[in-house]
Amino acid sequence: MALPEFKQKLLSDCVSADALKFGTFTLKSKRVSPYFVNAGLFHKARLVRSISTAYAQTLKAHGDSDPTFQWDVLFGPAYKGIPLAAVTADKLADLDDGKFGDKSYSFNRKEAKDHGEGGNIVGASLKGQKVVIIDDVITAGTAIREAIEIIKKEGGELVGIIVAFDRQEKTPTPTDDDGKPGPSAIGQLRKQYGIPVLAILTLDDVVEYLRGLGREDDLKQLDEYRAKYKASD
Ligand SMILES: O=P(O)(O)OC[C@H]1O[C@H](OP(=O)(O)OP(=O)(O)O)[C@H](O)[C@@H]1O
Ligand SMILES: O=C(O)c1cc(=O)[nH]c(=O)[nH]1
Repeated sequence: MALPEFKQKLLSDCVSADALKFGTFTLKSKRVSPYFVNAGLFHKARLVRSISTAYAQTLKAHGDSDPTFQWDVLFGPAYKGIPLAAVTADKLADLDDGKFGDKSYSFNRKEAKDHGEGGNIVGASLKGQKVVIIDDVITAGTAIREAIEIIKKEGGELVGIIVAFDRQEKTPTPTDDDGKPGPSAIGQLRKQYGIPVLAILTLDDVVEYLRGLGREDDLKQLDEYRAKYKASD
């Protein structure tokens, strides 16, 4: 099935910016991957615009399809979540100021500040607020679970998660290269919290994109990786 044009464009922009790269990469979980999404390279203004538009439209579309999905604050975990939260809030207000103009964003400091205003949260307070986490990628779910703990500690209510990329792979464990599919971190989060976990792009999209370009070598590496670490959900 051909990819929708916006996904094709986003993928080709990410590849041109090296924000989606093929090679050999060690992940935070220590798993070795033949590709890597580096949101730190989403820095060119044009790419920032297309990424923030994609996040904003994905969030808006979910709210349009499920009116019970109500939220107050976009929370971007440090570091890479921070600019994503800010630019997506801006883009949402552009899309529909009436609906999103009073939404807020906030983020955590990785180290607590003990002078001036102090504290760990910058931006909107999370207390009593319905919070959506915005981040780049979930693999093992460690970073997201840390963010969930922060939200709980600050008195917020987690109502959703949005990421740029769903790697569609099983949660890393010490014996995870047995070739048997297992639950993904995203699937486990959906089940545990009963919340939507939205993703703009998935590994399936990347495979489709590479197929369109006839990049057989990269496809072979991705197939081997998937055979080892495929998610069951
Ligand atoms: O699901 P996980 O296995 O936790 O891995 C994915 C997370 O790891 C990376 O961030 P990192 O924690 O390195 O922080 P950074 O944003 O400061 O780069 C990445 O940006 C994801 O947020
Ligand atoms: O699992 C990770 O650490 C990870 C994967 C990925 O594709 N991009 C990233 O920034 N981190």
